[in-house]
Amino acid sequence: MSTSPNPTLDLETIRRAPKVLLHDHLDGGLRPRTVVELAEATGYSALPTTDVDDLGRWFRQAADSGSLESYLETFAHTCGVMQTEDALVRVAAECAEDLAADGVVYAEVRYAPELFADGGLSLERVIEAVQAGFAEGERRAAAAGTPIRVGTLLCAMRQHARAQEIAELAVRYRDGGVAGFDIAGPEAGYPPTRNLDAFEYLRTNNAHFTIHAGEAFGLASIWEAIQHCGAERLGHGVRIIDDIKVGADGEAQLGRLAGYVRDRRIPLELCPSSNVQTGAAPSIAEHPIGLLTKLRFRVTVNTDNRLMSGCTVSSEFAALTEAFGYDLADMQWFTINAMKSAFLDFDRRLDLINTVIKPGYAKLASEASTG
Ligand SMILES: O=c1[nH]cnc2c1ncn2[C@@H]1O[C@H](CO)[C@@H](O)[C@H]1O
Ligand SMILES: [Zn+2]
Repeated sequence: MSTSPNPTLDLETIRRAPKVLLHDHLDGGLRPRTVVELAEATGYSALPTTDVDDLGRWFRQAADSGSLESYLETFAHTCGVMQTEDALVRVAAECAEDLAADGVVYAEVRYAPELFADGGLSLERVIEAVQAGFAEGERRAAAAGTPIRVGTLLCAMRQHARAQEIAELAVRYRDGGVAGFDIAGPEAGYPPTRNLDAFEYLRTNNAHFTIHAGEAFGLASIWEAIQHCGAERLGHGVRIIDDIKVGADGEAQLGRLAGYVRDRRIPLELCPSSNVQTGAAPSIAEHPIGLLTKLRFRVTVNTDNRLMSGCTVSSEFAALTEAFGYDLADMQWFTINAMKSAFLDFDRRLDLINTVIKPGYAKLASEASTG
């Protein structure tokens, strides 16, 4: 890590820098205005308010709950307005547009198809509507001069028992834009090993998957996700910090699990603001990302839920820059970490690193040095 302060790393520079996003929930990233308009169009009457600004504030405050379970309650309203194909197309298209406008060049956006089937849509129609929306959003972003590529991850909800079915859909649609699989939802009481069959099915089919683990629950869930289930990446994984001891001399000692995660370069999909809201970290400045980055874990920076946290990828980087003094070189490191960890063909990952990410950072660095 470079230690020199970099006064040029303001929000605008961060926004222009190419970024890669691996952990972002489709139903956690709607524009507040879209929630209001879709509620009206679809007859959803349970919103806490229909004033756009108040609603944005409501989501952020309600998610500021200190517990994952209460944080997750806010999704009833976003899922409530996402029960028609038109709504899904619109939300996905706007998601791609918003990420592209924020400087994201590659994203994997996740959602649980089963949560959008309450209005009678089949899971297949849900998936096809979301893919159509992303294709439309990619077209609009390219036309606006901010090209982005978006893959999707299908989540199964831990508290439901549909993981096998969702895993089969992830494999079936893998040539149709679905990049992988995940399990989400409440962590305590729902260990990832409840879904061993689904993970075995995915591995047998050479399919990619990540698992939300080590967010609300500790090391045991990380260990199960990696060693029993075979997760390639960890959704959050922030509690790996519990297996690292820092001595009085400042020297860090890694336990066996932390050592394994670092040695095997298992990507951590860290989401700082979300962790502060659910109580998994006390503040951004005290977030384990500082130490994990110093120790060279495969750290990536993510939003989790842009609506509930009122954040963007750029604002997350700005907060980290302020807390830890990161500069452009550090941002490029996080971005290449994420690109290397994407569920995308190797040649495409390499191409984005060499033709988009590195030249993008080189341009910003040369602008900074020539003033
Ligand atoms: O940080 C998180 N941890 C666990 N589950 C989450 C998190 N954020 C969102 N979801 C859950 O994932 C579902 C599919 O997108 C969301 O509906 C929400 O219930
Ligand atoms: Zn998440």
